Amino acid sequence: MSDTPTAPVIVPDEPGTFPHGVLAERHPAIVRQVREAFPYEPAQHRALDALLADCATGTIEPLPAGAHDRERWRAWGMDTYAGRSWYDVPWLWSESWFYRRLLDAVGYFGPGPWQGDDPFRPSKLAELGSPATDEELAALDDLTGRPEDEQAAALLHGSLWGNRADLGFRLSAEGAGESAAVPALVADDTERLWTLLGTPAADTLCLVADNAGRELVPDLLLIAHLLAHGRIGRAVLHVKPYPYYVSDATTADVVDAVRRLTGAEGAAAAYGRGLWAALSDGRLTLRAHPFSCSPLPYTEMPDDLRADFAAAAVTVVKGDLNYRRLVEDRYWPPTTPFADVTRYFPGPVAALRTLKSDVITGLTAGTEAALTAAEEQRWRTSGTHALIQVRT
Ligand SMILES: O=P(O)(O)OC[C@@]1(O)O[C@H](CO)[C@@H](O)[C@@H]1O
Repeated sequence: MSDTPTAPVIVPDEPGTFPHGVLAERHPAIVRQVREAFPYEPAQHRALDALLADCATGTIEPLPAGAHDRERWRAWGMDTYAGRSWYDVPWLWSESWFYRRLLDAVGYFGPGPWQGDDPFRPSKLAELGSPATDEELAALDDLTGRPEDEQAAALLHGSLWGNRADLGFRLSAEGAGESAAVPALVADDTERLWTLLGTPAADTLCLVADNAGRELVPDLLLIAHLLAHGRIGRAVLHVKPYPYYVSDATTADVVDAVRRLTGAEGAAAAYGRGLWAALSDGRLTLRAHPFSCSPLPYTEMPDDLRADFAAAAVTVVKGDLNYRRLVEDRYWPPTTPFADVTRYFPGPVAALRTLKSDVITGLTAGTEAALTAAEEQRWRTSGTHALIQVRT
């Protein structure tokens, strides 16, 4: 990665830690939520029961010989971790494994009548149809009269704070409050990002999406704005090839979000039409690379994905999970330079993320001290702080 000394990989083995809680509490809650959202059949309930048992005490059992993605998972470390407890392998690996297993349990990978049926779709659609989304879209009417740079700044912040809208996080973060003692933004390289997205057109923006619904909508609005105002020539939106981390955006979610915009009133509909046109004429393209659901950090990305990112003026990486994958999921000292841990990345890269897990880099010593004095270590996971970090 660089000359930066490395740090321990996060493993969910210690009760009382955030990663352990995700496996022991959040995953069973997700299974319950999915079960309640669908009239699943007996075989699916049995498979979900088996998954719940695995969540508690299970070991990693290799995918069966016929599994469509068995070779892929072998390349991603399945043989290395087979026979080990879910709690004794890298947290990132264990979580991705959980979502792979959950989709299997509900028949997502088929063959059969439930093939391709997203178990998280009801909650994603509820969010897209919520009054909160209506309000956010109505606010666009006031924005359109403002100077372009103000619009761009507002849409960037909409995209950043949209990352709080993570449905898995909401299952376990009730009651997280704002803290006035330290700034909401713990690192802010906004100006450097605008330099990369400036005029004349910066050609290609890659945006690695995170959540659907109330995060994806502002991501799309930002893309629409940058295209419409010539700040970029084209955009490549990376989504997940299958449902993942509860609310992560897939192609179907992009379509739902664009339809939501075109079906809205006022300025929102104009953004929607702009996106529809950009998809139709190739200025906005979608990518659903298998690696986007892999249990590995971006340091291990395959060559074709590397080439995509290398061709972009900047790659904007959204959200907490993508941040973990970008800087590797390690207990870095918080003042470890962001530029050092992302040096391997094949082009300029920006992270837009609200803080929802322990991993953090690029803080000043003063910011870290202020955060810890005000909140002990809660600032790492509460979702009340955010960052914009750029490596050019
Ligand atoms: O990537 P996102 O949506 O911002 O956050 C995903 C998340 O909720 O899931 C992980 C725990 O499962 C954490 O990294 C993070 O809190």
